[in-house]
Amino acid sequence: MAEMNFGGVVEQVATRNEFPLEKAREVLKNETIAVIGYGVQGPGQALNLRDNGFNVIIGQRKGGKTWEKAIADGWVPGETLLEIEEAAEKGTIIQYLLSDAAQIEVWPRIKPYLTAGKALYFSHGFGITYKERTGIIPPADIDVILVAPKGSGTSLRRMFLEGRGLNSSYAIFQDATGRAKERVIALGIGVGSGYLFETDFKREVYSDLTGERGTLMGAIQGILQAQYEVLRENGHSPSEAFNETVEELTQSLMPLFAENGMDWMYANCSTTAQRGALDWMGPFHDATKPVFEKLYKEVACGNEAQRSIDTNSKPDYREKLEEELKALRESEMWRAGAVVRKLRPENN
Ligand SMILES: NC(=O)C1=CN([C@@H]2O[C@H](COP(=O)(O)OP(=O)(O)OC[C@H]3O[C@@H](n4cnc5c(N)ncnc54)[C@H](O)[C@@H]3O)[C@@H](O)[C@H]2O)C=CC1
Ligand SMILES: CC(=O)[C@](C)(O)C(=O)O
Ligand SMILES: [Mg+2]
Ligand SMILES: [Mg+2]
Repeated sequence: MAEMNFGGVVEQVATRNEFPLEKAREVLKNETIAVIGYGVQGPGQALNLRDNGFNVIIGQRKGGKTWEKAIADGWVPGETLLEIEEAAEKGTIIQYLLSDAAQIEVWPRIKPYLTAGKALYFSHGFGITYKERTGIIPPADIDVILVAPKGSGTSLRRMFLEGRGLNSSYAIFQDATGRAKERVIALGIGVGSGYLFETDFKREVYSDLTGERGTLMGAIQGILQAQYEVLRENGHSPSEAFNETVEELTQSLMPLFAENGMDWMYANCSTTAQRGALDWMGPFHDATKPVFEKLYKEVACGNEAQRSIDTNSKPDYREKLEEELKALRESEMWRAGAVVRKLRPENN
């Protein structure tokens, strides 16, 4: 563990320096890692583990698109690609990477295979933290651990292939074997994490649900849409509104503050822009903070989890989601965006 000072607060971080890949392989050399679910995190984590030399099998319901995708990725039916129950039986570590709603439904079929000494691994604190709602209550004689990559499974795989790592949180809910810590860090390194930040299941899920509903996904669309609409209502063309709202942000300014912080991005803009940004960040902060406060409360009381469980357990949830994504895709802002994206040199 390395001690690192984050803006004045000292935290413990696991790194590949004290826990290199060879050590992770040694720790897990007698384990069979069963990755249950092959949606977004499943492929990212399973392929990285396999390329890193671990013993991995996939548990996925037969038929359908994801089963075919697993075959295309080189998993062999009957050998490394199995039905969910069969994989859970063979695995000594069960990586439970079904969607959070599906984890609830499949739980009774997984539980019988969680025999003494095995490890149950999550990439989200959801199932355990909201156990009154999910019914996911693991037996006492297994390890229950978490590695939550802080990004999409798609990025986890891409960054691994680029020789980089995505940062992850890790947590231990239950240590029955005395090996939970070395198991969780070894798995975190194995799935392609760059650095591993210690947390617990509750803090992971509260921060994750807040982040994705907030600045990472919900708030960003809301605020971009609001500015786009105001520009359009005042006679600006779609291309002008899109360029000034989204394209410049993602192509020019976001990479600058990703690289070196907000002050540095500001310093690379005009003094006119800096004056305006410094004056207007306060009003935007004050207008949105109450929304974030309300959001956090909804997460902490379980309402957000319940909404997600209720909607995502419906048989037609995929079709309904697709309709809502289609509405976003077909909004004027994102239709304008599709045309603007085509103009990038890599796309024409
Ligand atoms: N999507 C992501 O990149 C991230 C996901 N997570 C967490 O990782 C876990 C997995 O999430 P995703 O990869 O997004 O899952 P997903 O929504 O892509 O679904 C994963 C798998 O669940 C299977 N599935 C769905 N319903 C089923 C059912 N009723 N019976 C059997 N199988 C079923 C699907 O076939 C698919 O293979 C979740 O806990 C999620 O919160 C954490 C970080 C990022
Ligand atoms: C990609 C990620 O970490 C999210 C946004 O929390 C999720 O997909 O649940
Ligand atoms: Mg997340
Ligand atoms: Mg999430």
